[in-house]
Amino acid sequence: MYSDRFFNDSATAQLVIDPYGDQIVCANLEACRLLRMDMLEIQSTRPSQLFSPNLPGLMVFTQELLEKHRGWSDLLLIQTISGEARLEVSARCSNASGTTLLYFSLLNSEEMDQLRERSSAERHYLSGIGHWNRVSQVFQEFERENQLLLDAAGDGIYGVDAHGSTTFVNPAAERILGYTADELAGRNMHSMVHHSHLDGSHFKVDECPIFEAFRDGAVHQVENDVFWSKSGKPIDVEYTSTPIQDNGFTVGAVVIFRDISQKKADKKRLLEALAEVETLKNQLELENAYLQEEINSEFNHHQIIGKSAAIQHILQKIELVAPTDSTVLISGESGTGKELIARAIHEISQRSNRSLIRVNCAAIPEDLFESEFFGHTKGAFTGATSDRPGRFELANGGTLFLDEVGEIPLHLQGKLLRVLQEQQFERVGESRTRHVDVRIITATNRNLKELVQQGQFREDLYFRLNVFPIESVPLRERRDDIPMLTQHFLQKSCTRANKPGLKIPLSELEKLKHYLWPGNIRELENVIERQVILAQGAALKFDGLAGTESAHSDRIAGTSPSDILTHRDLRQQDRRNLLMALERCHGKVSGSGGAAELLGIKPTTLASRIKKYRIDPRQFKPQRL
Ligand SMILES: Nc1ncnc2c1ncn2[C@@H]1O[C@H](COP(=O)(O)OP(=O)(O)OP(=O)(O)O)[C@@H](O)[C@H]1O
Repeated sequence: MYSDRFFNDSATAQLVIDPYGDQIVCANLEACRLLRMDMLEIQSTRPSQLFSPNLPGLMVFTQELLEKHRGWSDLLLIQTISGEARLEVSARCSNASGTTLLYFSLLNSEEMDQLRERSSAERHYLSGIGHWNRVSQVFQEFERENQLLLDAAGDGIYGVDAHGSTTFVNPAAERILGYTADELAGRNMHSMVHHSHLDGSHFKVDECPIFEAFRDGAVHQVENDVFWSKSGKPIDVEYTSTPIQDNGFTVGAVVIFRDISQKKADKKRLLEALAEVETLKNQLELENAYLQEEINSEFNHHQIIGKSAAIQHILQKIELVAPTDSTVLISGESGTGKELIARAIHEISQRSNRSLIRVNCAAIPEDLFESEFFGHTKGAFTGATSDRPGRFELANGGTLFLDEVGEIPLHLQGKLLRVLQEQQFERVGESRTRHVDVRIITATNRNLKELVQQGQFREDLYFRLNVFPIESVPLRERRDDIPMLTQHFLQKSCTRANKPGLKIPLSELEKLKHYLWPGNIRELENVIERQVILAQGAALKFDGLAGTESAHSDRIAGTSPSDILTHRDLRQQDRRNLLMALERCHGKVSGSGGAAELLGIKPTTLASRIKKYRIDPRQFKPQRL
């Protein structure tokens, strides 16, 4: 009885099937509900009919039951009035008293799926309640354990739960935001302090990095954002949002933020200052480039420094004559830059890719002139141990610069004239005529015209050389150039002596401007170089120079630096100066402690001037007793 009731009232649909008779022997009430048939209908339906949508499945399953006595399938389908339904069937096979019966327990798969889903939702719901309890515990513990730390922290700190509701706020956060902890507790922090961007546009919560931490479980750091204070003022902040995990769940986040208004203002000021520095730097660079260009273009033609009218005139002449192949005669006192002019002409001429060969005619012993100019063959004279080309050959295709051309011995001047006219010559000791293509530039500090008159220089050669004359002006006649030249030589000497930053005060520059500079630019260069070497402090002094000037003034009656001197005066002054120098150096002309060094001129130049003024240096040598 009890078992009948149990069968009938069972919560699972039950069918008893005779597989061989293809009959449903009996069914319980739940089976009627499931199959939507009454008992009679069920019993009058054959199993093969009932499970007809998947008859092969029924046959396989039956076979399995007959063999293994137990089985489970979720493949069987039944035909109900509302259509097909899939079943989960667990079944047993019984062979009692020679009768084989199959006991089917049926579950509707669709219903089962729904039940499982509901159960999972309930489980989730239950676990959610447990979870929430744990969340509040975490925050309570956090708050308890870290209360001291939070109170002491200078940075604002607040906690939010997974819904964004504030769980705690430290005093610094209260101070920065202007809200009390009570005003914020339980309120949605985003809508309280993070609702808008700086431009006032709405800050969507799902774009908020603090809430992003809930989604990806990662720490989010934001360096430039705004929170809104209670008074409605935006506060520049940087913050870190750190998710809080509990048993693998993100239960909220802790946000540590800092008011960076001051920092931002400082940064802004710094950037403005940097921008100003950048502007000034660019401006300086431009100015520098401009000045550099100026120096290069206007005052530094081929290293010729100066802006005086005299120099400009010389530069014009250089530009004019350089592209031609004309012979140039540069005249002027020693140290005025004659060689520099010659080099400039060569450099801008079409011959600049070939050499400029310089010959100092004052330095060649008389008997070697011919060989120096034209070369010699081996054995041509004593000491000619090998064939040697002369300067004309070396300069072939380029420029030959004959410095101190007035010193060429008279008997050689004819040979020189021939080369200039015919561009051909013979080496000493050789009859073969050689052809050359040489441009001639000559320089002299002597008055060639006078030499011609005195019969010391061939007139025809003079005319040949003087095709294009350039006068190199003494420094005292272009004092405007002194500051620029001084600056140029100061820089050069400072670099060479490795003494950067030396200066020449204006008062000292005045001394330089008023000195007569008998040694011209070379003397200026030497004087500056000497003072740079001797300098103790940062400022250069030229007291010795002033002494020299007064020494001149004492000896030349009635002159002062601004007075105009005649050529004769100057020659006299130059001669006296030479005498004084030779006296001071006890007649020593060259080398260390010699008069050439003292005067800042080349020993060869001094030698030629001594010759010119007919001075005998030996008279200054100490007398031996
Ligand atoms: N205008 C100038 N700008 C810069 N440096 C110059 C200028 N003129 C001359 N100098 C320098 O002065 C020194 C003497 O110049 P340079 O040798 O050309 O003179 P010079 O007239 O040929 O002398 P010398 O007749 O004694 O041979 C050199 O170091 C040269 O670079």
